[in-house]
Amino acid sequence: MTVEAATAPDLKSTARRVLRYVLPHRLGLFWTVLAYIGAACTEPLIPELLRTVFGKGFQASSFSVWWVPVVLIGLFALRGLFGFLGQYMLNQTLTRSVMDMRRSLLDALLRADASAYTSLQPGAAVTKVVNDPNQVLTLLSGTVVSVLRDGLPAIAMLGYLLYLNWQLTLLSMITTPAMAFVVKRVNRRVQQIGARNYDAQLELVNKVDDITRAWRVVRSFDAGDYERGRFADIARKVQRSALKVSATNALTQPLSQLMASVGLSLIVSLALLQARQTNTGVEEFAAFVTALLLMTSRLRHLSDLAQPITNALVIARGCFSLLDTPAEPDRGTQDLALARGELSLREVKLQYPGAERPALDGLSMLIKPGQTTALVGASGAGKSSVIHLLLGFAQPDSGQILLDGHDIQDLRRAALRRQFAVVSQDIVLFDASVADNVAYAQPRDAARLEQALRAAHLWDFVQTLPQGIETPVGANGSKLSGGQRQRLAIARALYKEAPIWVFDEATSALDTESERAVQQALEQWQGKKTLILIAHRLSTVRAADCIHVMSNGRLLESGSHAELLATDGAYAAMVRAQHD
Ligand SMILES: Nc1ncnc2c1ncn2[C@@H]1O[C@H](COP(=O)(O)OP(=O)(O)OP(=O)(O)O)[C@@H](O)[C@H]1O
Repeated sequence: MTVEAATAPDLKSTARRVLRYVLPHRLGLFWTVLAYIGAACTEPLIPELLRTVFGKGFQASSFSVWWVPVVLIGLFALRGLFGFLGQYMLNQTLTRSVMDMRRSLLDALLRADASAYTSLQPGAAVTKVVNDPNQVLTLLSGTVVSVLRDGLPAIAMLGYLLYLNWQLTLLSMITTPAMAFVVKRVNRRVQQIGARNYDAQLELVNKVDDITRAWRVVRSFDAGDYERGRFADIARKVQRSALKVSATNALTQPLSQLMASVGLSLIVSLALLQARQTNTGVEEFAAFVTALLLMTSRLRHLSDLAQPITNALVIARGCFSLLDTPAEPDRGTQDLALARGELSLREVKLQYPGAERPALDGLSMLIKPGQTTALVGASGAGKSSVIHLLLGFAQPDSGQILLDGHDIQDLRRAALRRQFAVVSQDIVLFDASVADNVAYAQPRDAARLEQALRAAHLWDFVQTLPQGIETPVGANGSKLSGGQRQRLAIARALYKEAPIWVFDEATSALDTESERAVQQALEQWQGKKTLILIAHRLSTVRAADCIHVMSNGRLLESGSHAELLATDGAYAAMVRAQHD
């Protein structure tokens, strides 16, 4: 199958999808069309005015000369008013459609399966949700305006031409099929290059996204020139495809104009011949040629519309690909109010797609409710993978995970995740105030906020900030130190009323004093919360009720610090290694 053959129906279905967002606002479209019909109706009145002026205007006894400017200005004012109303209504309709489209794209993003985030760059997501819908509908609105502004008057003018001289009018259509052929050929090419252009543009967005996120790395490696070079390579690709698109388009205009001129000159000559033979008045000829010229200029604008439509659909197809991202499966049906927090993994196997060996290889372990359980082991042992599975971000290939005796597969995702408050290795903060970050997506409670911030050993620091808890923390907490960001994430987890807390390397950036303060503060919840600690610094997990030692996705040994030291196994070796 050729590329053209593959893309044509594809674009049709894309067009249908775009329409689905516009149709709910069809009332606005109806008023738009009506306004433009009003404007179009004024169009044939111009040659008609000319006909009257040529026909009767030269006789002194006919109408007053002053009527001409009055009627002419009146006509243009009326046309302007209708045009304004049409444009206004159309913009209102399209702004609403853009918002609807953005809403469903954001919805798709919020529902997307975890695997989607491994390939989707934040910049591309922003482009698809924020910019693309706007661009699609702006391009299409330009087209709709042209169709209404040029198409309707062209139809009106066609009717008038048929009324004046139907034989000649029909003859004037002979170049239309040739024009349609040119437009179709050009359109196919625009489709192909347009798709390449869209992908190249996304690449450019992703590059900027990378440079912005990693700006410190870029500077510290003095990689400005390197990044400029890589950016320029992609920019050149974009430029090349953009140039190809515009060159293809630039070719349409002269070609269709040439064809139009052939038709036009033929018709004018024929009209002149006919006028001589039949001795028709100059006014008829003037009206016919004026109307024909006006119609041709309108039609010429219409032939330029194929490109924006194709471009819009190519972009829409790109942003709909986000809509088609598979949603996270949620097959669970059971709800769970507040769990006790007992977690049991039975022979769990997990192999990530494309990975050579399983991350978890028949892992079994028990995490008792109300206790502090630590997961330790070398990097890559599978500790974070356990947490991903517990939260349902990945599904085990085999084995079972139970929460308070319920298979977590049977629990609704929301019900499962409600039970956990997680501080992960990579801290993510929102570009909002301290308070909004702590009470994220939950009702604000001043007393709970203070308790969480105090427990995270952050309260005193927050008091020194210019706006206290209302101080913005910057993009991803960029105005805070590494330790402060970590403590803010801890406060957020503590604020959430979840029975299970997971701290994955949550205190790695804290100084010993802050870490001890956080640990002491956590003691007030002892027995009430199930705490899962992941830490490389073994001093952090000494006090845990149970320490699970993992290696290569399996459980090596379990017990308290003292028990494991007494066993003198892998844990004891790790402790010795850290003391050396
Ligand atoms: N999304 C992924 N795709 C493929 N492989 C992955 C993915 N995430 C983790 N892995 C692999 O799974 C294994 C276990 O990773 P995991 O993050 O669970 O280890 P960890 O014990 O938490 O390590 P660390 O202490 O360094 O955080 C590693 O070999 C890792 O390379």
